[in-house]
Amino acid sequence: MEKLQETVKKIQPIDQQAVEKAAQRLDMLTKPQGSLGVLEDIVKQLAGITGNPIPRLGKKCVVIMAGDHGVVEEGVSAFPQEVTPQMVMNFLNGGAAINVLSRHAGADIVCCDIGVASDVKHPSLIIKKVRYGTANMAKGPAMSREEATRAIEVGIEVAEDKIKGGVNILATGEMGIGNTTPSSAILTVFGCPVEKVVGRGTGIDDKGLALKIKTIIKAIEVNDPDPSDPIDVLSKVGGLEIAGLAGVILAAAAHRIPIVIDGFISSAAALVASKIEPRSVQYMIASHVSEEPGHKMMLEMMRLYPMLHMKMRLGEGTGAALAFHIIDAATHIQSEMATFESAGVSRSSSR
Ligand SMILES: O=C(O)c1ccc[n+]([C@@H]2O[C@H](COP(=O)([O-])O)[C@@H](O)[C@H]2O)c1
Ligand SMILES: Cc1cc2nc[nH]c2cc1C
Repeated sequence: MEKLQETVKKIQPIDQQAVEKAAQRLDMLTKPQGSLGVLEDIVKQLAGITGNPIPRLGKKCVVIMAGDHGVVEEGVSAFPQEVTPQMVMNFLNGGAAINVLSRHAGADIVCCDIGVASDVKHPSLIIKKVRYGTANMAKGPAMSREEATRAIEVGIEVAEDKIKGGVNILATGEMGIGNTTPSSAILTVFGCPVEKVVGRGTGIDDKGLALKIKTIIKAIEVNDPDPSDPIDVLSKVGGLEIAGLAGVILAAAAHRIPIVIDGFISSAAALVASKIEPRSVQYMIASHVSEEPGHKMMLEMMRLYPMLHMKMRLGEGTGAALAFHIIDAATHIQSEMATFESAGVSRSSSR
């Protein structure tokens, strides 16, 4: 709990003076003012986060948190639980979509077992298991308050380790069969109607979708989570990897590092982080909008605007890895474009 409190206390608003300086420079570059749209927004946000009006990206890293979910016994996923450890091995062996997209973006990956229901062994795996999967939230709390807090702190530790190693932009990624169910439950508790929130995840059929909605309603009834207490919500209807990612996000904000938020599950973690400390949102960059119907509402709740519409619904950090290219491009605009003065281009009409 101490580590979490310390981290939250460190989160300050972004530097508005640096935002202003970045905006002034953007307006001097050879383009009509504001014409690079979101690229300009990204430059200003990065300037505010880093305090540098001409921000540059250095080392990038995707943190993948992996955990399992007791609620899968209700039949809420199209895939069996064994896929979680199998995909973790795939990440570690370099063959998953996130490996390909991270390599292409020049980003590192770390994978942390924060709650896989079985033991996974690999020299590159960070093992910080809080428990072997959550309990079935349709029958009682997914985990205890202490476990949820510990899982957030695991995320903080993993992120801080990477930051100490020189990483200066982080992205969230996750793996956990069943995790669209707790993510949907979290969004429902924070105020969105359940039938608008719940989607097909890995691809359940109509019968599965109806069962998933019923299971989420039951989990909320059984646990009665308190929406004014984000850790209560996380422990009762959340997940270990979701808690871990909330910790990664809070740590990034505390260390003034931009954090790229991937899809639906990562955004559920971001929503929890935003409820723990609203200032953390200033450090978040939303990569894409997922096919999960609740994702758009989730991002709107945080006033985050996804830059990519790619019909993606994979998770792992794949959308965030793609977004790295655009964020990189934005920084090059600010550092490499000529100004009206240096290029001898007329600024405005003489009329
Ligand atoms: O990030 C997303 O937007 C997303 C949307 C749907 C599914 N997923 C991935 O699929 C798994 C969860 O789906 P499910 O159907 O088992 O709840 C989990 O491993 C996620 O990484 C991810
Ligand atoms: C194969 C597979 C890969 C995934 N990656 C993230 N979630 C996933 C779910 C499945 C089923």
